[in-house]
Amino acid sequence: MRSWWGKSSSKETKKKTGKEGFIDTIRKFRIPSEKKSTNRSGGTRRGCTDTVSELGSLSRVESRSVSPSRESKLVARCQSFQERPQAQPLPLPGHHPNRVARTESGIIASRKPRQEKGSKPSPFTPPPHAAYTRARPDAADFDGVEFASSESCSDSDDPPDSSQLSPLASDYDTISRTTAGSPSNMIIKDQLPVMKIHSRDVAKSSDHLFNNHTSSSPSRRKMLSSHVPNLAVPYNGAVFSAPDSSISSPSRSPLRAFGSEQVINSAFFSTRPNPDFPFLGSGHCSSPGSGQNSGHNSMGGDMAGLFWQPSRGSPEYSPLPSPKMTSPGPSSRIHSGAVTPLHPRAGGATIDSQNNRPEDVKQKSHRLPLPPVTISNSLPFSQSNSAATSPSVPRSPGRPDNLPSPGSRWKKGKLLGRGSFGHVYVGFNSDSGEMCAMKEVTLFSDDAKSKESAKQLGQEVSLLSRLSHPNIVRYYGSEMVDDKLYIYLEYVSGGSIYKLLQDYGQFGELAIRSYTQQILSGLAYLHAKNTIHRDIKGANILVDPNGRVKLADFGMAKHITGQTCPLSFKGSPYWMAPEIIKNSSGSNLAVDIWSLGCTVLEMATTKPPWSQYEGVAALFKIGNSKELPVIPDHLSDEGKDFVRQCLQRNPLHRPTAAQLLDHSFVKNAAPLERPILYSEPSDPPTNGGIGHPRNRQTLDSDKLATHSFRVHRPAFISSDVQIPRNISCPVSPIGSPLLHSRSPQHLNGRMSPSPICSPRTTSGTSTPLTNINGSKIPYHHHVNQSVYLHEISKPTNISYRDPVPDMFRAKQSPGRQYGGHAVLADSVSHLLLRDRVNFKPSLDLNHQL
Ligand SMILES: Nc1ncnc2c1ncn2[C@@H]1O[C@H](COP(=O)(O)OP(=O)(O)OP(=O)(O)O)[C@@H](O)[C@H]1O
Repeated sequence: MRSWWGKSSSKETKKKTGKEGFIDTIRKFRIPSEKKSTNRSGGTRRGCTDTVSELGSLSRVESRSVSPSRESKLVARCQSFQERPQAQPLPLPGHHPNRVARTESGIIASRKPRQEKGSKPSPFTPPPHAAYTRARPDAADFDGVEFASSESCSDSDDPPDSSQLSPLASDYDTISRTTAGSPSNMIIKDQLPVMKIHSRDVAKSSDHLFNNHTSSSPSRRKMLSSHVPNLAVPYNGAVFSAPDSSISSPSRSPLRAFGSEQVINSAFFSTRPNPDFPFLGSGHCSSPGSGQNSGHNSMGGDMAGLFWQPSRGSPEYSPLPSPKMTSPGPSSRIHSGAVTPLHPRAGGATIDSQNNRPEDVKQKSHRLPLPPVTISNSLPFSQSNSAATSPSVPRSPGRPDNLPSPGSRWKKGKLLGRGSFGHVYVGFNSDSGEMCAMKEVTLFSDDAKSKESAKQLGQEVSLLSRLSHPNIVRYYGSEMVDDKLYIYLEYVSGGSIYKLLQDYGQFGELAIRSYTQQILSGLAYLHAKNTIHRDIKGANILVDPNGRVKLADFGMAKHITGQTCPLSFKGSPYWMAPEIIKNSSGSNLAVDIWSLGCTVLEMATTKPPWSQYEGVAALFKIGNSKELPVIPDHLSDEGKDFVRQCLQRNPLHRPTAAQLLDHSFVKNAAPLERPILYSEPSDPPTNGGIGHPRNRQTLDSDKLATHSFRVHRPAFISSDVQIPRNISCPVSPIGSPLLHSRSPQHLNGRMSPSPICSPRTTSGTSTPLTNINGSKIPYHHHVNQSVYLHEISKPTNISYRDPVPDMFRAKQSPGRQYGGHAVLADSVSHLLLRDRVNFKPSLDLNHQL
């Protein structure tokens, strides 16, 4: 490891620039004059009672100083977890791996390679190799690959297509700059990986991230700057981290180390690398991704994520450490910015360090664009501010003492998950009673990964702060406290789609339709802003208890100014578009559409396509073969067609997100939200329930979000039902008691008690929708409100406003937004009247049937 690690010396100039840049960044942090708490020094670790921490620590400890042979053993051991029954705490019902969609078009042929029209036959055939047949692939393990090639579309010579550009593009100039030249950009071409490091961009990004910092403590600055960043410059496609270095990330799991050397050398490059298959470097996954509820398939190994883990139980449900948790999680998105929350100096004491923080340590908030929260800059950290003293903050047995986000009113609650960058906790404000999700990232000046993470987080924050859409997780604000960055996000309590799939199995088609429609809405909005998400997959899509879907994890997102610039090798392999793997240019936005198609299959089967292959083999399949993945039979024809549309190998043939919103698969999607307004079925609210306190509360909480949910609701096929939008129901894809009680069809006895069951569900537990005569209601007979839906699904024409916690809102624009029930009622009335008008024609379904 020293070989590539030491090569950084040849890039002294850049390194220096990077160091200075990063130090500049750190200078902008508000840094206490006191020395850092000593308990952040190496060796300190969380208590072993913290299940998640312990699990993470196990992984980290093992990964810290492993020799290549050791790595191999560790890898093998980790892989074996997949085969251990206890590693799969939850069943995965209804998977049909062998089901093949056989359609008239013949587009999908089970396991039968199909050559795409006009495409050249692939010269590459994945060679037989032990790596291909050894273990079951875990998609997540190589999820999140970021094998960056030439990065910035902004720098592309390709002239931007003005027709595709958003007028908002200028808003993203900064973002473009910050994303230009990832420090971890690595290119492995022609078997000779080359890594490009643009250290200045780290500083630039960091500066951008914290460009509003006002002061810093000289003493702290000195302390931080005294640690010269030892810029790691992997040369041979090695993991962009220092496995054996003292500054290597302790959070790296064995598979991280396994990443480039084991996979690239033995599994990939030991075979004949196809020149047409420019396997671009190894990103690095820093996160073991084994965090609880990460469910995000993030794992920590560079190329470690080469194995699809069919079921990684949520640790939330398992207080006992699972052996699997010591292995890289399914998300090892190999990206450039993995940061470890557990620096060697921290020794995993990211929380401990806060315990002994001097009370007079001041925190500094770092105002970022559009932070809806004003974080106190003067509040010293004190025990009184600690969540440990607050009974309102839930404690979990496996969690160390609740600790607040110092300096803010948010108190750190339970661990939600762990990603590449750090940990995500529930944040609770005991004053307002509101919650958020706190992403806690530890940054160290002497850690190359910290620089990278600063860049990526800056990118994520920059992007998120400019986005406002009901299907995109909202950004509230951020602050830097000592070496910890806290990013406050909308709390989406339902977890990710990945987690739901792991916990409950495949979704019914109605849920898939609704989720897909919402994902598309978010994507259409994003793409209208010339922003690519680049990591669309179940693990990065959160679901709230009302069934509302939120795109999350914008660490890979990128604003582009051109349409056909070179594509970075970023993403999660199983969801990765072929043009990325083949390093061909294409319509950048179309990569998200491909990933969406994969996500639809993931929702339908619990696994992404090609998960039957090991990671590298899957990459070959995706990149070089002409095969399309198997589409399960139980998906409707509309669903199959939708997937085929998304998975067209030629990106130019893929419809845009906006176009796909008109696809019948989602156009008639049933919203999962259900009314909670009905107390009596015979007494439908004539005014949309405005006067009902509960209505007001519900609608207020939704902020009348002009969300893009399709209003088509097959469960509401009744002419006497007036149903406002934005009503909640449980997220369960299969009917729940709440749904039953809220379903007007159930109440009036006309419909199935399970309004969101899928007629095509394979579980056999759902009841097809029926009309009053008991006949099944076909999809195309469901309420069609396309006119209205068109109107509300145009993301660019709508000023989206998702709920923002009141405290944020009050700080942001007192008395303006959402002010007063009168305004609220007016808005609601308007919306509901409009709804009713638009509902009217389609509510006559009884006449149609
Ligand atoms: N806003 C949120 N609300 C609820 N849970 C969240 C939220 N954001 C993240 N989480 C949880 O935390 C986990 C890790 O978050 P996230 O994936 O954003 O971190 P990350 O460091 O960006 O990870 P990676 O980049 O490796 O995917 C998620 O899998 C999810 O379970």
